[in-house]
Amino acid sequence: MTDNKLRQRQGHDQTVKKPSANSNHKDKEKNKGVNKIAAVHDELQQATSSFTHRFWTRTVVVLSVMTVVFFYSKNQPKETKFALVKETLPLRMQRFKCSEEYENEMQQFPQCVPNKCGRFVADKLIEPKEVEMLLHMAENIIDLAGSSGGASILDIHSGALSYGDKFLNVFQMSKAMDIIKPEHLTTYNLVKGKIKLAIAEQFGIAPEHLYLTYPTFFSRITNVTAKTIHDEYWHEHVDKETYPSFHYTSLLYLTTYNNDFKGGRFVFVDGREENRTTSTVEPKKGRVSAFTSGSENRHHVEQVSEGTRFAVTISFSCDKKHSINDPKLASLKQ
Ligand SMILES: O=C(O)CCC(=O)C(=O)O
Ligand SMILES: [Fe+2]
Repeated sequence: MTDNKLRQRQGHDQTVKKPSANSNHKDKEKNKGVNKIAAVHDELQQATSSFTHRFWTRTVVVLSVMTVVFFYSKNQPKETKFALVKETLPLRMQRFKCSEEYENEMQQFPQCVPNKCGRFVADKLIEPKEVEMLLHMAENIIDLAGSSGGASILDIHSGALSYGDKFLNVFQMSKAMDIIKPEHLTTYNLVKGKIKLAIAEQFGIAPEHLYLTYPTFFSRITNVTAKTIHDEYWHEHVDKETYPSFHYTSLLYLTTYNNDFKGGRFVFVDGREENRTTSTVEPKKGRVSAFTSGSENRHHVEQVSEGTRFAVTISFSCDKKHSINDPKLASLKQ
């Protein structure tokens, strides 16, 4: 018998050999060990699968939140603040390219049409006592009449004063004529003059080529529901589209956002659709905001939710044929 065959025989003999008590105990121990390993293995497998489950659940939740935030922020207009109430700005100016609608007029009014457009805010141009004088006059006169909706105007050039859903002629109201004093008009003309000079300086044009134009008016805005289209001041618009004679628009604020009224901020809208961004001016007593009137300065006013907002819109044209005269007490007392 070869060695190999002999070993096979011996091996076979071993397997058929009856187990002794000692080897039985050893087997039990071995089985226990195997069972323990299997239990640890099971535990490990369970832990791994619950870790994997948690990992994927969290990943899905995080990704969903990120997707929602991404699309939400993508659809939200980016909002910047051009002038806050808490700021006192001697001058904040932003210049940019003009829109195309000026091109024809460039030839017609070369000394006045802007070649660089923009917007600025100036908080120190008008004196507080000048603001108080104009506010006092506007409040008292508009109180005599006023729109039945939320927006009333007083134009002391044409005489138009909102009344219900129509307009009255302020020149024919003796009570209004008693309110307007020479110093009101002196202040009004002085204020307009300062604003005109600031516009001329900032846009690099000679002031004598700039003409006050229609409509130039006081406005009073409250949260009363609009009754006619004249009360709907909040629509996004381009001043030059509403009034083609406009080249420069300015606003003098007579009351302060969050102090005298809530809502009512002025909002420039830059870019369209997904590129839309906004730049907000918070009205503040004595603050002048001025800008070129084309589509480079599309804007709207937020709806006033509380209180009363007073402002003066002062408009300028490069075209002399659209100029209006300063109001004079003599003409008012017709
Ligand atoms: O009152 C304002 O702030 C702006 C009003 C306006 O957009 C306008 O008169 O064209
Ligand atoms: Fe406007």
